[in-house]
Amino acid sequence: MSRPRPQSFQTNSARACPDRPWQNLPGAAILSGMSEILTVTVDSLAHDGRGIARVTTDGNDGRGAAVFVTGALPGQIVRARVVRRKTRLLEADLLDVLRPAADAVPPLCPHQSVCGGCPLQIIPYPAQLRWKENLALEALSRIGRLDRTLLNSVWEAPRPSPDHTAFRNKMEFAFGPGADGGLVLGLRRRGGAEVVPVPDCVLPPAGARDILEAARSMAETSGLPPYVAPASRRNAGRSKGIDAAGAHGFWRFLILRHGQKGDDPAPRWWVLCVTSPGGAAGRTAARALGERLLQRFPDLAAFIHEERQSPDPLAAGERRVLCLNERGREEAEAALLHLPLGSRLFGLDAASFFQVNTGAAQSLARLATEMLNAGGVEKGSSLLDLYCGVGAPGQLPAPAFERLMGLEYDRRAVALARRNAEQAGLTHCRYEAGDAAVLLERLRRDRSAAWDTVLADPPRAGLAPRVLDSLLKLRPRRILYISCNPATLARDAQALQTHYEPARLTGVDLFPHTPHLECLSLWRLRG
Ligand SMILES: C[S@@+](CC[C@H](N)C(=O)[O-])C[C@H]1O[C@@H](n2cnc3c(N)ncnc32)[C@H](O)[C@@H]1O
Repeated sequence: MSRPRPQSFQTNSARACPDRPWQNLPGAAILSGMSEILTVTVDSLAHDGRGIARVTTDGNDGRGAAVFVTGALPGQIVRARVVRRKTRLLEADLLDVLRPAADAVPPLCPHQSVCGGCPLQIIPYPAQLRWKENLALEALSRIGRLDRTLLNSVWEAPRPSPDHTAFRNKMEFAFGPGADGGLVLGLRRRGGAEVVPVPDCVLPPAGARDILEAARSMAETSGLPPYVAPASRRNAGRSKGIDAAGAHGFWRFLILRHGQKGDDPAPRWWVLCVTSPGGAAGRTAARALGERLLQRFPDLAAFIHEERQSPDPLAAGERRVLCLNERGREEAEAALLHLPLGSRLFGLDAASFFQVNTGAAQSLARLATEMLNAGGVEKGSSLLDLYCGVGAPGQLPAPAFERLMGLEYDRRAVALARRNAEQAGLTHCRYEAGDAAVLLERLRRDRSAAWDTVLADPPRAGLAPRVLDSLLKLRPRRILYISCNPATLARDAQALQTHYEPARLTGVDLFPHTPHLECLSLWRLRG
């Protein structure tokens, strides 16, 4: 028989702080209905960065319910409006902070209260890291069903990010409609889809601000509208160029990458502009933007224009239409930048994946190499690098292996992985372009080559079910699974445990001020 749904809730502020004045604020006691205002003490953090508070029911249930409050953080007492009610769970938006957390620190960024980019910024950095560690451990034990004692015996404290500001070599800014009918270029508002300007964002290196402001005002003079996603179109009525039928709009993203041109150590910028397909007028406007930016900023190495038809909010083009070099001439090769990893420089395309935190990526690469090379690699060993990108970090431990095969979807990245291997003299590394599931299944059926070690570094969604299935059939002796999402790592860990046991587990903080933690897990075949 299903339990009766709790009809009303009592906030925990009344229980936790009996001598505090805020317990008497309206909404602090008995609550019901959808537009409730709660006063709650936030006591933990959700994997998506929301604060979690507990409220007790005043009915028979007595076990209480969790309230997920967007914009709130552990240790705060907040007023929040309930926006969604689910079974034993409420979702709420922060209205105001009545009492800050005792250990709160001033934000590094002036946009912290509005921008969705860095929700943890007012938590001291060591405490941020502890929260993230807890979230990863909880996912591995709850979703991954890893025994707590075993988990504690293999878990190592996460490595901190060496830098807390100006650490990102890539920023994805979105265009949106401004209140005055113009263009905004910035990041998404906390808990919403609206784009807010963030000129003093502390994540990119110095110089981003000027490029952003120039790009915004130059794009605005085109008269073309910003792209507005279907769900938020009804809120964009005031923006010029968005017609009643909900035309998609043109300007979508401006992606800044910061790296080196070849081995010249002077840092340069690459601008990748993603728009909707806009016909001849759109292409002319995007080219004009590129030419003007390149004239204005001598440290800009290239401007790339790509078009995206799909309404998915992914900051990536589907079709490249233009690549201008620093002199404003068309040159496809100008999209190539270099970033350091280990003692190497890796070449990548302005649109290719590469770890965004340059300093912390070094810790990640060092750990991955150490885990793969631990105890000496047996002669004749082979390394399968799944989701290999441009060959990083797989090429760093590669010299210890007799063969390496990298599989990657992005054809441009595969061409660059080959080139990176060639430039490092790694003649035993091969790369194939395509879906990892299809290519891995083919490799598994090919009995002429055995693979004893696998490095898997999938996107946030984790290993595709077919990849996991093939891996379990392939049965390599060791699997190093690198993951940017502890929840999907935990899901896959549960399946891996049928044949593997964890040997080492840890994290590297690639994303300070966010709840995300990059995890490394080394698995050994049982028996
Ligand atoms: C987290 S990144 C890791 C890349 C690389 N190992 C690195 O650290 O730079 C995941 C990579 O998987 C690739 N990818 C995504 N889906 C894929 C698929 N179905 N098959 C093969 N590669 C895929 C992406 O293009 C991306 O390069």
